[in-house]
Amino acid sequence: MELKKTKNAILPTPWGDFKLIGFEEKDKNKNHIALVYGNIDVNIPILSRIHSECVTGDALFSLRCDCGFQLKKALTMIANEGSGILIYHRQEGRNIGLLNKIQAYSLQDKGLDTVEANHKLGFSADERDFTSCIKIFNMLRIKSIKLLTNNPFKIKLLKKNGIDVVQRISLIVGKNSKNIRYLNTKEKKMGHLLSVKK
Ligand SMILES: Nc1nc2c(ncn2[C@@H]2O[C@H](COP(=O)(O)OP(=O)(O)OP(=O)(O)O)[C@@H](O)[C@H]2O)c(=O)[nH]1
Ligand SMILES: [Zn+2]
Repeated sequence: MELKKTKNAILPTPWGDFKLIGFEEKDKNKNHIALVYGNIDVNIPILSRIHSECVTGDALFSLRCDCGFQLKKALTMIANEGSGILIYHRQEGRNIGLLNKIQAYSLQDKGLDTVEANHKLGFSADERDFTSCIKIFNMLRIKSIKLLTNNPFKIKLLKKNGIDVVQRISLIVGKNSKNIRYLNTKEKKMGHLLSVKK
């Protein structure tokens, strides 16, 4: 997969000014964004987050998931750290796309859980491919990271692909009555570490 980097631009946020870098997957007509804060010293582990696109949670204030809360918290933590990176990984709905995610939500409204709904639509529970994220780390010469995540699969995958995850930092935030079932399913069926604080 060929990944092309754009020029940098400044993204001012309530937490400070991030450097915005776009990446284009030429063959798939897909793009991703990296938000970089401060000066990255590649000789020390970088506070990092891979955040998968969730238009409903990140932009539309949905309480069905924890994404919007995690996004805010991650940007806050990175700014407080003084440096770090958030990769905004544009694989909406665990890569089934927004319209399929709405279908999956509709099935969940009828009683299926998030995994069963994906299966019913003919998808696996998680269709994401993190190759572009690994390439982004490589292109920015980031080899060693502290990863903000509750998903042990991400750590395994990054390690397998040469990124040294020296620490997992949990990102448990945004639990509410509307997403409790979803979070329980992520824990029970998808192996997310949601009961243990760091
Ligand atoms: N297909 C589908 N995707 C969902 C659903 N709810 C949230 N998502 C997507 O799930 C992705 C986020 O994945 P999560 O499981 O929250 O978290 P993760 O990235 O695996 O792990 P963390 O690093 O801990 O956040 C985003 O792309 C969301 O759009 C759902 O019910 N069905
Ligand atoms: Zn979400």
